[in-house]
Amino acid sequence: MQNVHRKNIIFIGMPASGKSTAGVVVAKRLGYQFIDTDLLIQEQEKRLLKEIIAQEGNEGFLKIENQVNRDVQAEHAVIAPGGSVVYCEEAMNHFKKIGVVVYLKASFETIRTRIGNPRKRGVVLGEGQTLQMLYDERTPLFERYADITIDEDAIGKEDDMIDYILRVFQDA
Ligand SMILES: Nc1ncnc2c1ncn2[C@@H]1O[C@H](COP(=O)(O)OP(=O)(O)O)[C@@H](O)[C@H]1O
Ligand SMILES: O=C(O)C1=C[C@@H](OP(=O)(O)O)[C@@H](O)[C@H](O)C1
Ligand SMILES: [Mg+2]
Repeated sequence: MQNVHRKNIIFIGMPASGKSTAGVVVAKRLGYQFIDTDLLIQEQEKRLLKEIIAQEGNEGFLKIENQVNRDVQAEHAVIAPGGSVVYCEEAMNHFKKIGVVVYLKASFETIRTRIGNPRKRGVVLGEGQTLQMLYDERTPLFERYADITIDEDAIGKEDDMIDYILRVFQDA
């Protein structure tokens, strides 16, 4: 794999796919910085994500999400954006430039079980849109931007997934 050692690792995937929890452990084990861009959004806006979504609507939130992710400057960082970042074209083009994009792919059943009620979690859902519809809408976007895909259901436990990701990057 090219240039992995000076680049960043960016996780994409559905909410609850493990971008934030796996990301922080992978960063620690590689000696990289960890950036959860959802926290940068909250810091900039001085509001919680769910408040931004409620007050600005989905389009308003995505505009902020695009701006914050597009402006991330990092080297040797693991970056965990929110799941909806794949709708943000400028942000995704930026990530493709500054790093290797890793898609944490999990089946719909796995995501549904982990999320429970998506309306409670502050997911960017359209009116009348179900989690299944959202999953089907986003899957081709995740696939389009992914440099590497990690199939969580084939790997199993979270610890095994982290070991698997580390092997991919340590062998690169
Ligand atoms: N491979 C996995 N197996 C089981 N649980 C997982 C796995 N990956 C993540 N989880 C769990 O899913 C939940 C959501 O993870 P989180 O890191 O917040 O996802 P994201 O940032 O992608 O929304 C956490 O409770 C985490 O422990
Ligand atoms: O996928 C989404 O619509 C969202 C996912 C969240 O992040 P995680 O993917 O880290 O849960 C957060 O950015 C926001 O609530 C919207
Ligand atoms: Mg997260």
